[in-house]
Amino acid sequence: MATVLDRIKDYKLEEIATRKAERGSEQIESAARSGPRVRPFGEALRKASRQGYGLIAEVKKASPSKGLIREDFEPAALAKAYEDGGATCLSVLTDAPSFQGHEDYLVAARDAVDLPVLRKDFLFDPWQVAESRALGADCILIIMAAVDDTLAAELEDAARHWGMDALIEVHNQEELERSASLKSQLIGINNRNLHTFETDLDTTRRLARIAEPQCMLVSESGLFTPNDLADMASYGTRCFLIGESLMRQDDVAEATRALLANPLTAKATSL
Ligand SMILES: O=C(O)c1ccccc1NCC(=O)[C@H](O)[C@H](O)COP(=O)(O)O
Repeated sequence: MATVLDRIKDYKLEEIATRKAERGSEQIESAARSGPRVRPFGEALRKASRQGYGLIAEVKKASPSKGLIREDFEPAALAKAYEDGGATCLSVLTDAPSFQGHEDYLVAARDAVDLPVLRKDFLFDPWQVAESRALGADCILIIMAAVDDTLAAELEDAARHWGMDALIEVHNQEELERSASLKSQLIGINNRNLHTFETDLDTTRRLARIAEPQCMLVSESGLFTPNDLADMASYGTRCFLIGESLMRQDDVAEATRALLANPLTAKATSL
């Protein structure tokens, strides 16, 4: 059965072809070389999760599952609110057709803060990795459900070439096992089912048990309360990628602070 990723891949391949025709490899690589200095993404999460929780706070206007999430959408102000609230890193959606994102949002959000930034988009070509670096991204996302092993390795190599980190996203055991062939130990366990869009925290509970102990795990999607975070932390997952629940708050800084209060520190991941 086709998933939302199949539909996204179709339009992304067209988008990539158009962009590459406008800016060839030489041009995009020259822009990447002139990008701002890389901020250490994985290292920031590692440090934060030693002392409490590592939070990747997502600047997310809309989504395929929820439609419009936040009307009053100012990426720079939201980034600042996340930083003030104690977020470790930012994730900024740049995909327009499904998430109403934009590359300018990443640039504006990153310029407003000192936090490392993940470009949250659907990558199918190393050209997009150079494009991400040119925008200022410090980390890219590799979605194992969307790419084969060869492409995953190419995207990761490109990220390493540009000095960036790669967050490897998995939804099930098969994808987690495939991720072991990559070098990155930053593994995002996405709780969202790509067929139904439902989120189930059991996904993190199941996969955290069988992940390689050296991996740093990030539980993604469907996290709303301090209890959710404590629950995930009790399975050794002390980093989180959170969008919707924070984006729906009037006071984003205060909501971020409240979510991160009283971290469960008893069962640390091996880092
Ligand atoms: O958010 C969606 O509806 C979605 C649908 C299909 C593919 C990906 C999708 N989201 C990307 C994400 O991974 C989330 O934005 C991220 O994990 C934060 O999730 P949440 O806290 O539930 O907004």
